[in-house]
Amino acid sequence: METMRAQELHSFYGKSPVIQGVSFDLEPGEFLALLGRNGVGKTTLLKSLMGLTDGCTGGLVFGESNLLSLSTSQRAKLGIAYIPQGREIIPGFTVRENILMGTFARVDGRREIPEYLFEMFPILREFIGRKGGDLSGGQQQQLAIARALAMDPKILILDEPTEGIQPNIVKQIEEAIIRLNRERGLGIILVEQNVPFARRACDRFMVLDKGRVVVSGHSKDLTDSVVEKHLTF
Ligand SMILES: Nc1ncnc2c1ncn2[C@@H]1O[C@H](COP(=O)(O)OP(=O)(O)OP(=O)(O)O)[C@@H](O)[C@H]1O
Repeated sequence: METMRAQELHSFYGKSPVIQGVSFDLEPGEFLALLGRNGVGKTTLLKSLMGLTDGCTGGLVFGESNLLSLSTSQRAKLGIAYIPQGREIIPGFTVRENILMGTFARVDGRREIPEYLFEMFPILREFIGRKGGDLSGGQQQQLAIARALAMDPKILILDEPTEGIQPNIVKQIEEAIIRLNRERGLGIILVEQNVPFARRACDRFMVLDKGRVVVSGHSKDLTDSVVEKHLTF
């Protein structure tokens, strides 16, 4: 099992450095929550891990692999799955086709859908033949998570997975993320606005401000005063 290690990571759109020297370790099976006010660079940091910004300097390794020298799809094949904000499923593909797309990043060539995905999100079994675009927002997010899991990743990177989703599905998605971490041993990097959920779910957290880490620690260190100082508006 591999550790992901970022060292003094800088990341750019054009010439502007949005991420300005971020370092962290994600041990195998660890849950890291990434917090911060709007516009501080959380999404940009996640994109940097996948090679989706204009450029990145510093160090970023996963086990023995230097991620900065690899393309996005090569990173995915190492077992790093990314679920962007806004759940980009393919609306004209069925639920089955959307999930199967995830299997194309599998290195073992298997193209079947793991059964546990349907146990986690039973609605996807029920709607297996429906077009992704006909699902509700929350169901589409479940589909996006299922598609990422179909590649059998080691790390799941999620960008505000419950934003704008109906409350009854939020709970299911939160529980699924916790179970993936605790029962299936997936490493998780989660951008989250919901502090109580982050506290409950994460092993460690980092708060970003203007592209830098301003506080980090274990979940118990995510105190009300940290929230007050760095996360309230
Ligand atoms: N594609 C882009 N090109 C240029 N600048 C960008 C791009 N995307 C984001 N930025 C800028 O980078 C900074 C960080 O944005 P980012 O989306 O990473 O923040 P965030 O913390 O994820 O915010 P939010 O919580 O609003 O999603 C902002 O100043 C934003 O304007």
